[in-house]
Amino acid sequence: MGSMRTNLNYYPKCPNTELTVGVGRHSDASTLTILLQDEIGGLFVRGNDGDNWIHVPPIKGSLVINVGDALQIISNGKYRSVKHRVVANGSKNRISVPIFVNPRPIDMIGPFPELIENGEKPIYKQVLYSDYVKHFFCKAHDGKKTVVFAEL
Ligand SMILES: O=C(O)CCC(=O)C(=O)O
Ligand SMILES: [Fe+2]
Repeated sequence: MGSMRTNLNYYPKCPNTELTVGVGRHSDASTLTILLQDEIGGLFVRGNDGDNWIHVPPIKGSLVINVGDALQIISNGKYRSVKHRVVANGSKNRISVPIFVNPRPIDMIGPFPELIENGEKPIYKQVLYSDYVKHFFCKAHDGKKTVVFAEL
C-alpha cells in the first residue's frame, strides 16, 4: 500500500524563455512518478554521469515513468532518482499531469533489509516519509540535495 498525489501543471507560454524557469531542477520525492505530458515538450532529464540535459520528447499515447527519491532510498541507491526540469515555451501553453506514487506519510522508509543482508552497507537511514516530504517542500528546488536528508 502507498499513497498517491496528482498534480495538474499548467505552463503558460512565455515570451522571455531565457528569463523564465518552468520547473527548476529537482528529483521527485515519490517512489515512482507516472507523467502524462501534452505534445508541446519541454521536460529535460539529466543523466547521472553526464552533464547535459536530455529532452524527453512527447510521444502520443505514452507515459513517462520517473524514479523518485523514495525508491533510491529503499533500494539503497540501486535505482537512482532522476534529476529533471521543465523549460518554458515561447509560443505555446503546456500541460502535464504527474501522478506521484508514494509511500504512506506514516511509513518509515530506508534500505530494504533483503538488500543489505549480503554484507552491503546501508547508505540511508530509516526516515519517516512525512518528515522527508516536509523537508522536500521547505526548500526551493535545487537538484537532488534533498536526498541527503536520508543519508547516514
Ligand atoms: O511538467 C513536467 O513535465 C514535469 C513536472 C514535474 O517535474 C513535477 O511536477 O514534479
Ligand atoms: Fe518532478
